Amino acid sequence: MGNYAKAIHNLQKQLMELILESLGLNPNYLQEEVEDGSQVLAVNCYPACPEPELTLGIPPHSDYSSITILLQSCPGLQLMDRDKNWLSVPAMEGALLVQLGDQMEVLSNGRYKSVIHQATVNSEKPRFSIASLHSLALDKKIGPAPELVDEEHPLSYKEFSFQDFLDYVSGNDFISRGRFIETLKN
Ligand SMILES: O=C(O)CCC(=O)C(=O)O
Ligand SMILES: [Fe+2]
Repeated sequence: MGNYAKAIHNLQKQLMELILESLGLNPNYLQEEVEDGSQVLAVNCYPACPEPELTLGIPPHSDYSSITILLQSCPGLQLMDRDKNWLSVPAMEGALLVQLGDQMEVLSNGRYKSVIHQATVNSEKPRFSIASLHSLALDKKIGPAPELVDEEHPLSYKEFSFQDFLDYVSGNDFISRGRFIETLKN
């Protein structure tokens, strides 16, 4: 698992450079913060369920991360499209899925959206997934890149840190309060 975490960390550095470049930013934007940022590896196990249509493995959410790199053992991950339909992501052996999270939506001033996703369960076999969530350091605040704010694209989000997100979800009623990113919109 240690080698996997390291390899994925290197991959996320390269992906972040490409994503930043695609936004017209310097690929080295926030380089140190990306290199020394936080990596949370979530290993999810969803037991087989006799009545899978009655439940979900993980309810709909978006990740707080900049990017999440995910490996799934069998189908189950679903993404919400613009029309709010759920799309199932096929499982391909060894394939890594890259999802953008809340930090990227904020950094890009809304050019890129944090993907809403959920995990279903099935009646045949347990499902495993490994989600590697990459974000800046715990206390590092991130706001829209100044280069991406202009008259046509006004500042659309308040800055936040990973710690701010943790404070938000530590309340018991956070599910009823909705997605954290909604609280950041101007
Ligand atoms: O199991 C999955 O496919 C999704 C896991 C997930 O969304 C998460 O750990 O944040
Ligand atoms: Fe997730």
